[in-house]
Amino acid sequence: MTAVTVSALHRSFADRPVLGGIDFDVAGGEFVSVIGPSGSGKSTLFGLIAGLDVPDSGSITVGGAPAAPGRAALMPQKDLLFPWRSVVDNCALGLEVQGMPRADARARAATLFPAFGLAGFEDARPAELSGGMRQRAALARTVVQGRDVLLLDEPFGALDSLTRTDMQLWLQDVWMRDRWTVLMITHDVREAVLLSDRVLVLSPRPARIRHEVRVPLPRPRTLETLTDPDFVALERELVDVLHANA
Ligand SMILES: Nc1ncnc2c1ncn2[C@@H]1O[C@H](COP(=O)(O)OP(=O)(O)OP(=O)(O)O)[C@@H](O)[C@H]1O
Repeated sequence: MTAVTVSALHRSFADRPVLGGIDFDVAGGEFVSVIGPSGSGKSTLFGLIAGLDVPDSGSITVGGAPAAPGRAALMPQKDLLFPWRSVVDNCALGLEVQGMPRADARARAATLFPAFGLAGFEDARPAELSGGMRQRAALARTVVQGRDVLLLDEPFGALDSLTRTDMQLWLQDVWMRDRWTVLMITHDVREAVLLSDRVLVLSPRPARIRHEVRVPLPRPRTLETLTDPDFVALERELVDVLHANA
């Protein structure tokens, strides 16, 4: 089953062509990362798939229907937790916006807290959370919407490397349990290879897919995977392609 189809996608802003003809498919339950030079249009691509922006030409389907708000859940680059709302109220926000009564939305959001390492922090304010917990809360807010497709825009970009590795392994665990379809933007080649079934490399603007790598490494991947020769070879291949872009 194909979860996302992107065909001949073009998007310009004023006179600046940003996406210059993007084509790819994502299968249901697949984990695909998107890497590419800064400013190549990765967030623009996600905004289009999320239905928050409209392409100049080309098409996108999510779950077989044209992209539209509410079909895929987007976790933006900044966690955007509201400081005055409790953590559980922040996580319930998307459901409330969709019209779910507040008590029901809170109850639904709270069910995710144990698996997301947030049990006991339901009534805390975001400022009381560590960086990793904030990102897990932002991810919980995305997941609770119950969409089949998640768009994660650099979910771990702001974290220190130790927390980041913990979060990557944790994300793999919850993903293996729930098997959402995930598209993830990252600048971190190691993160892309560790988590993904497939990695797409964008060219500089106007972006096209210039390279694609399948990651056939067994799961669950662990810290040992990072030094596996097959892992290192894939990482090297992607670094070479990215540098050839420059
Ligand atoms: N709404 C907009 N109006 C005008 N220009 C825009 C708009 N959105 C994005 N752009 C431009 O499109 C280009 C691509 O931006 P985008 O944020 O998609 O890149 P990116 O690959 O996600 O970058 P980064 O890796 O640095 O986050 C940039 O030059 C940006 O200025």
